[in-house]
Amino acid sequence: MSPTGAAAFGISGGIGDDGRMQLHAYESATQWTWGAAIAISSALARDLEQNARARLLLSGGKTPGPVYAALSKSPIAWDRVDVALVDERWLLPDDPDSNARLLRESLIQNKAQKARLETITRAGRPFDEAIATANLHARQPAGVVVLGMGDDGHTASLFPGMVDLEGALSASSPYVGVDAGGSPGAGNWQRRISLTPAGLAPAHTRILLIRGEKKRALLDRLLQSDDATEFPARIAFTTPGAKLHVHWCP
Ligand SMILES: O=C(O)[C@H](O)[C@@H](O)[C@H](O)[C@H](O)COP(=O)(O)O
Repeated sequence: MSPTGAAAFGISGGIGDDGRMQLHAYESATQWTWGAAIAISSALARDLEQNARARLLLSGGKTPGPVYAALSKSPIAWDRVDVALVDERWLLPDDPDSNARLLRESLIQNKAQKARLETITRAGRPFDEAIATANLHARQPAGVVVLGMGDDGHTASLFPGMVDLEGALSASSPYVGVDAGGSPGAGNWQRRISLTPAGLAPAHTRILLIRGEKKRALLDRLLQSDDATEFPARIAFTTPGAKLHVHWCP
C-alpha cells in the first residue's frame, strides 16, 4: 500500500498537499504506526524491484520505535537492505542512549534481522574517522530517509542555535560532525554526527514521523518560512528533491 493508502486507516486531512509536503494524519497511534511502516516498506520494496540493494536511513528519538518495530515484520528482502543512521550521538553503538541501539532493539528483529545495520561510531574509532566513514558509506546514496523533529524544530542533529549551524546546512558532504553545545534540545549529547541537506537531497522517499498537537502546531509554523537557521527541520521540505511525506497522529 502506498502512503496515500493511509486513507484506509482513517487519514483525517489537514495541511494536505502543498507540492513540497503531504500530510498523512491518522486518528490513532496504532493507525499511525502501521501506516508509516507500510509507507516505508512499500518504498523499500519498490527500490528492491529495481536495484540489487536498498539503502534506508533512520532517525533516533522517542517517537519512531513503534514504527520500526512494525516495519521489522514486513515481508521484504531484508537481506538486500542496508540500514544506516540519519544521525548519531557521540556514544558507542551499544550505549542505551545511542541511536544504533534503538535500531537494533526495534528494527533489527523479526524478518528485518537479515538487514545489514551500519553504525557510525565504533569502539576505538576517533570522531573524525567516524564522520569520514559515514561519508564513505553515503557514496551509495539512501533511497529512503526517515526524519524526526524535536520540539525545538531540530531534525537529525541540526539544532537551532548550535555552533556552525550555517556551515552544517551548507556543507557539500552528506554527513558532518557537530557541536550542539548550548542547544537545550541536544540534551546530554553535544557531540554528534549528522546528515546534512546534501545527504538528504538524493533520496527518492522522504518521510517525517511526528506525533502530538505540539508538533503539529510546530509544523504549521515551520511551513510559514524557508529559514532553516531558525528551524533546521525546514530542510525536510526546503531541500530540493523528493516531496516530504509527514506521518502524524495525536
Ligand atoms: O538523535 C536524535 O536525537 C534524533 O535522531 C533526532 O533528530 C530526533 O529525530 C528528534 O530529536 C526527535 O526526537 P523525539 O522523537 O524524541 O522528539
